[in-house]
Amino acid sequence: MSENLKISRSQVSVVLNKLVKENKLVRIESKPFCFISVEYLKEKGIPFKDSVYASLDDLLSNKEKKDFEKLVGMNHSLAQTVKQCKATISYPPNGLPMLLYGSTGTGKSLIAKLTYEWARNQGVISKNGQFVQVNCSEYANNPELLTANLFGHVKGAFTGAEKDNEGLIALANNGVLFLDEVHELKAECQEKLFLFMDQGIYHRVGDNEKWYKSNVRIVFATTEDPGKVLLKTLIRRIPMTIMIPNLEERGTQERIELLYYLFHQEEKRLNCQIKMSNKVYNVLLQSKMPGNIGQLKSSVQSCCINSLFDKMDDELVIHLNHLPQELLQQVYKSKKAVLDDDEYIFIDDLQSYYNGTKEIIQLNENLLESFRKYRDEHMTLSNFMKAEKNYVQKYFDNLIFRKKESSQIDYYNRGIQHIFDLIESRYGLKITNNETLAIASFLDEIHHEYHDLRSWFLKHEEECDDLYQLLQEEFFRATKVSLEICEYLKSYLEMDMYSIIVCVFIFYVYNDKKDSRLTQKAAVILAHGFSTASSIADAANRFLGQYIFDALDMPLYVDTNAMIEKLNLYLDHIGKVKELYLLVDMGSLEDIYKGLHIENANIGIINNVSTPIALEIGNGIRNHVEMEDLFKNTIDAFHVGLTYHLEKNKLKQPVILCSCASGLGTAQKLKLMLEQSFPDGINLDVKTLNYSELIELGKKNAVFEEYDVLCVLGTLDPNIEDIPFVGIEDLIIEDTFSDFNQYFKDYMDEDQLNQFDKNILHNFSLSNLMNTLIILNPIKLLEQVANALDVLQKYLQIRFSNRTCFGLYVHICCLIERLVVSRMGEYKPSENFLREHKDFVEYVQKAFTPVEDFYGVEIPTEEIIYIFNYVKNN
Ligand SMILES: Nc1ncnc2c1ncn2[C@@H]1O[C@H](COP(=O)(O)OP(=O)(O)OP(=O)(O)O)[C@@H](O)[C@H]1O
Repeated sequence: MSENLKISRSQVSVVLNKLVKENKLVRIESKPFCFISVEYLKEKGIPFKDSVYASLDDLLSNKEKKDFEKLVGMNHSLAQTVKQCKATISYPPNGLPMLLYGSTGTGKSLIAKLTYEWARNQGVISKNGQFVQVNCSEYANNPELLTANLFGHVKGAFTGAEKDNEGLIALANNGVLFLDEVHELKAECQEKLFLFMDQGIYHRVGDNEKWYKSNVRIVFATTEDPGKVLLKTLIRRIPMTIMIPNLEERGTQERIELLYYLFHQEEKRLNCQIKMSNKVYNVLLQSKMPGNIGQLKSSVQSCCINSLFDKMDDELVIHLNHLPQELLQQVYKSKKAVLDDDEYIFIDDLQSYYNGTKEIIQLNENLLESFRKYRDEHMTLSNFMKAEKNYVQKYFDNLIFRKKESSQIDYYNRGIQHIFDLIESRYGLKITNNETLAIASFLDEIHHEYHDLRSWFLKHEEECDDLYQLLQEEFFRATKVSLEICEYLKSYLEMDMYSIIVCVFIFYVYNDKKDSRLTQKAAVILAHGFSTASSIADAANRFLGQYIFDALDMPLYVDTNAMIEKLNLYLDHIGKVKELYLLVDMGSLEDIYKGLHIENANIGIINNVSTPIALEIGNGIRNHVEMEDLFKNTIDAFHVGLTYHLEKNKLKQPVILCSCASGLGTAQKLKLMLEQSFPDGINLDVKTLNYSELIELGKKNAVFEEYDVLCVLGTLDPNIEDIPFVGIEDLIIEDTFSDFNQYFKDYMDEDQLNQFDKNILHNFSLSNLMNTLIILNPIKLLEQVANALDVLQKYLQIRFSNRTCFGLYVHICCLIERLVVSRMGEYKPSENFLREHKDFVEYVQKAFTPVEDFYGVEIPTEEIIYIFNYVKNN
């Protein structure tokens, strides 16, 4: 609507809500809000009482919120509380006594009242049963009066008892008696209460003859630790103690919902719309409130009262100066800037804040979304991992950024410090203090959003499990570490670790750089004894500061076959590796090797493993020492009793695959050009493949079985899973050339890569010229032009990009041939250009003099202008 009217959303909101106040519209608060004209409802004969309804269904059934529906948090932080209250009050036959225990202002009285309303609405207690509330602290100095008020008294029982009084217990017959601040109940009164709780009978004060009966359900409440302040005999009679959480523990979203609820009450009461400055909103949202919801409520009311004096029209605008003193003081103490801002939040808009998808759910949604793309083959594994890692990293960064202060987070933080110390010593995985804080906040989010998280998980369980399965298969190490973290967290925090949470940790722990190196190499220690292998691996990983070794502990008396079986199981788990280092304590190395199910990998096995040997090998792995050298060095260093067995023949040879949609001929030319471009001493294999075959059979083509295909080079991307594609044009564009370069990093050093780059450019230009030049020898001409351009670059003191070089090579070579053939030279020199770019013209002429002399031509000024423009766009 705001778009159509070309006015802001908040202006529209003001007008619509004004019409609601004037009883011209009814507001439906489902998302998005909608407004229905009162006239229309009347015309259609739809009955309605209120001006605001939670949903259309509520309007049509004319439904008001009843009992627990009025409790903010009933489906979240208070879900368990509500469940316990319902079960206790309705426990057959007459309910059970219950004790609500929580700090001041947490909502104990409200919950007691709503429990009563619920029981009445459900028919658990009869319609005539009343809710009778007694605050015991009001009688702290006069316990006799409390006893008399509770149990009733007869006329003349004490001074001032001018007539009989039946007492509150009688009044609460068939209903609920709520005894607030029960720790103030004095011993004499308690005795009488015990008898009543046990047998349902009592005497009125002043009459010890007559017994009275009443059928009452009792709800107690206290702010003090029941174990410390209540008599054991009383505690024994209360089978259910229900903890009510502090405001701090209810999560941000619920606090926003409370703010909406409390302000909305004031809007109704004052019959006007309320908005508050962003600063006020933040103070109300973040300030410490020892008085909990009670304090939040009184703060909201104070704000409204204070701002009433400044009210100009139908709107109440709340600024920092309207806040109650104690909150303002917190703002000043925090030493942050306290200027108010002019961004406002309308109370109605708060709903979208707490109704919006919670961040942790959004994160999970994003993770599954990318997983689906990967599963439906719209994404490669590495891009999928990048995307997932990015989501998780952003989420955690955000948690650190929004760092909340809460005792719960402190508690988690302290606990997990210890867990991550353990993880560091086992896997060499370093987690910084900031990161543990983010993880603590993450656990806090899980705790607060537990109910939503749980229902989300149950809805997506199968997909989450599939995602987990994939990660377990592809990223064995990250999974192993994450599983261990989750195991510790589970036993420490008694939290359910759903598979999606394990996945979040896997993405968090997964380090593409470290893991890609590690996934290429696996190192495992296998030894007999309860934890011999684990101890050696732990010690070596710790000293090396990196997770290098896995460990397989074997029972003392098992033979080589059992060892092999366990190893194969492990190998199935770790997925593809290019090098496997096996450190064993005993057994025939030949036999072990023969039994292994592993293909396409170099395998090295060494015996008599000990911590120093593991350190030596681990250090070599870390520093990329070649496998054979590493084993030789280790034997040299340790001499005694060490032997090794090496199998190198199973490694696939690397190859570059040329395949062009334009035909095999182009692919063959490409192959030749590539081979000619390799610097001296580099003999990488280049193969060609028919494009249609490549598309049709994909990964099933024999070439993938036989070779390790580094990339496909061609004209059109055949989209082969996990195999990168490089387009021909990328070879001559400097930016993308570096992408191509990366596939050769393991085979060429930096100088060779630079040479390769130059050769590619030269050979591509040449191949283009071969097809274009008719008379001149392209090889010779290109060499001369390339030299001239080198000289020109020196004169100009700039370096041309590959693309500029390529363009100029081709253009100038063709120009020279044109000049040679036509020998026209009829160009008109441009005087202006000659004047303004005297230097440039001179440089070109000087650089190209050898070429001009050789072919007997003169490059015309117009062409120099062309070169000038070309270089200008370099
Ligand atoms: N979950 C909630 N949703 C809506 N309003 C709430 C909620 N919890 C508390 N309130 C409101 O906050 C105020 C304080 O709550 P209440 O008096 O029930 O707390 P209490 O724990 O009984 O406090 P005290 O121990 O000081 O008596 C009340 O006005 C109550 O209506």
